[in-house]
Amino acid sequence: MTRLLQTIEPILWRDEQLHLLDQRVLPHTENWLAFYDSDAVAEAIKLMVVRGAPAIGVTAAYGVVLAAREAWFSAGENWQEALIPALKRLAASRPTAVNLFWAIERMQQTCNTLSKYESPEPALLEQAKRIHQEDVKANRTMGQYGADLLDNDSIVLTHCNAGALATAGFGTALGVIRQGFIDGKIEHVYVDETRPWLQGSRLTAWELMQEGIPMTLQADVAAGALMAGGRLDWVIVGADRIASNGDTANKIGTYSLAVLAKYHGVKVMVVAPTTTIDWSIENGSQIPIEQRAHSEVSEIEGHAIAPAKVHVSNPAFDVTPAALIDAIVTEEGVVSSPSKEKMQQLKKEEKNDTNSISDRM
Ligand SMILES: CSC[C@H]1O[C@H](OP(=O)(O)O)[C@H](O)[C@@H]1O
Repeated sequence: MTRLLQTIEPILWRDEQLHLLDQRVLPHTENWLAFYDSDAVAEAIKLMVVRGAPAIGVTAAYGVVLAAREAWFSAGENWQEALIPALKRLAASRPTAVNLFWAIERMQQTCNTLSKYESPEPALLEQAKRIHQEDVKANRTMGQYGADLLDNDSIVLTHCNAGALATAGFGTALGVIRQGFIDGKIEHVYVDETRPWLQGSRLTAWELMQEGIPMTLQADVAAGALMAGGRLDWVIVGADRIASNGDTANKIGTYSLAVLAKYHGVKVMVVAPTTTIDWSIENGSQIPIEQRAHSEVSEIEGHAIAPAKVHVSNPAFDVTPAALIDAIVTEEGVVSSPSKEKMQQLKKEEKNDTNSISDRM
């Protein structure tokens, strides 16, 4: 049973470099890539070498460490000004996961406390490692909070990958499923393949099978029939950005699942650290939705499956209204039937800037 507590960690800082497990080639190849250049880290986030809102935030924090090293070597006491362009390039890597912007802003706040006459790297590395450790701690806390909501013999469905691979370890939605399994509450997990990037079939299936958690992989379009024909207790998913009223952006297809769940009396649980909440936006309509490459839909592993020059739409996320969510689980506690008023219980401190955090980058 201890195996379940030693989960995958896709992000490592070692030998003064950032090491990322390349999630583009999982599950058949486990390949680690080393990064000592912040622009290469920004590209790795954009290309989804690393993905998942919390993992993107932790990775960006280490990207700031590398950018500060570069700025100190190139500009000396002017490192803080020299750092800004690299921070903007990190912030431009992907638009939806607010953890990216939260992490960069927190690292910037650390920069503001540092002397211009000394290398910023040691202090910034300490802050990045703190962000890294805080994420794993939060995931284990949320895992227990979410597992406590499950009845015995629960049958659950998850979409995309909100596992150890989407975080610094243990996972958010999969953290609840892991802890639920440890607590003997999980009878079975259905895993959506999650087209077009296939995070479910390639990443979530890999994580759950490694730990012997009983699961079945299915096509995304099978979810409705599953709910209609069998017993399903919970849809459990992660999040990329949660508005202050509880509206939640998550992988495309989550909204469809929530509508089906409401129709079939299945409960919906969103699991995300409070760093995923964007207090600067009122509702989900203000969340920027990433549009990704058309080839992700029209090709599979580089092989065209659609006619040449076909017109494609490829939004990477959709927004689930708070009214369709039964519980938002965070490390600060659980909000049942979320609303603007109920979400306030999670607010740690007043946010000074009224502009959306991602607009400030
Ligand atoms: C724990 S957050 C995981 C979240 O991120 C995924 O998106 P992507 O794989 O494109 O980064 C998906 O929305 C997951 O729910």
